Amino acid sequence: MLSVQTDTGISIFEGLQIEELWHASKMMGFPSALWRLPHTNEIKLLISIQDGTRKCMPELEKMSPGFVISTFYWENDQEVLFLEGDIILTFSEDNRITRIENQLGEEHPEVKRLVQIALTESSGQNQQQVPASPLLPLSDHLDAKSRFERTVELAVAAIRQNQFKKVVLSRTKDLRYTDAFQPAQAFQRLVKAYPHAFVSLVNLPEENELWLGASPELLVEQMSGGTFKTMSLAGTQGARDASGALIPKYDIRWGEKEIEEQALVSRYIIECFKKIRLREYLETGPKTVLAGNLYHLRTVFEVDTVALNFPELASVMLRLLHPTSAICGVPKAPSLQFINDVEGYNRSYYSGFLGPAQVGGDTHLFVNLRTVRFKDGIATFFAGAGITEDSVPEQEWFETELKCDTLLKVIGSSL
Ligand SMILES: C=C(O[C@@H]1C=C(C(=O)O)C=C[C@H]1O)C(=O)O
Repeated sequence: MLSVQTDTGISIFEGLQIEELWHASKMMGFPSALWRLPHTNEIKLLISIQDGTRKCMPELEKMSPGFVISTFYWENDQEVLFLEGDIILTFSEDNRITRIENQLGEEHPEVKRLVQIALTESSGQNQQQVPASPLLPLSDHLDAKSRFERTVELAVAAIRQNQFKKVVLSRTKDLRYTDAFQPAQAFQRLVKAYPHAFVSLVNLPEENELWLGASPELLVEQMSGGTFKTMSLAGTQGARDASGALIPKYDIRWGEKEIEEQALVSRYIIECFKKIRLREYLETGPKTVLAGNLYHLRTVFEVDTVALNFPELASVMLRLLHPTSAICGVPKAPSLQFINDVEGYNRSYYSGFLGPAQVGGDTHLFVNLRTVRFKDGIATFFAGAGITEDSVPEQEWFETELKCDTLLKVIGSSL
């Protein structure tokens, strides 16, 4: 167990909890990020005190510790948003601080004020009760359904005319939330519900937005020991039967459509490796994996960047991979153009990428899926589905409903 003592004795952060610090940081207008990596039980809270959100080129191996977030539309020569890791706190599962990385020192006036506000929170002065409220979709459900199904029909027609092979179409679902909604508590609930996911909550004060998500899809990972990883994740089935019981993994059978859809993503990743003449990678899968209330097909690709003397592989692959055919389409250019033409809304950070860079020497960027944006009293859920020649519009709609449910089922009652 790591000590939380500083050179001068017990840290001023001692005894504070995630919710109190999150709320204090939000009140002070500091960009911040909370996350929990898949299959781990540590939660990290990063607070960016000095510069607000900056922009930088994602040269991952050269960056200082921080948190990266990018929109779906990202040209390779563009900068992405970066939250500098002025303070990075590690919490155990039971909400105790186990590690403090503070670049500014405990005497820094902003750090002291942050802690002061968090202490006020902890004494219960600002605690609010979360009332149960009915969930009322803001947009007309039937209208949204027929609009989405129409875009799927258009995509199937375009695929039959050989404009492209696959396109991922998405849509949004808006709900109201009240001031009593506690995002850090919702984050904690997702952490408990989805041990396999990358659970994150990001506060972007300049945009007046919060993004909460539980992503199943790794885009690039670079560990300090040299291992690089990426994955192809596609093909979707509900994981529960009519009575709500989890269907065992070994009972799951995949159709031709899903197998082909996922194989297209794997092939796309291999094409990216080929572009840089990288032949030494380990490919594992496809395997059936659980992601919340869904099953997907997943293949993992691993590279030993030390053996290949290729320390910048993650940055190179990020540029080549994004947007992958798991969230855009095949071939990339015409499917991206199609999304632009027919989707009819701005994806913003949905299906972009996000995650810690160089925190403890490791970088983990995930595709921003199973995500919700909180802004001006409206919670916007985002979900998409891969469309191929064999797609049935109504089934694709239900797939997006199931994907929205990943978050709604866990946090819906507290909105
Ligand atoms: C587009 C989403 O998910 C992606 C699309 C999938 C599919 O089409 O089957 C499966 C997993 C993800 O790669 C989403 O969750 O919004």
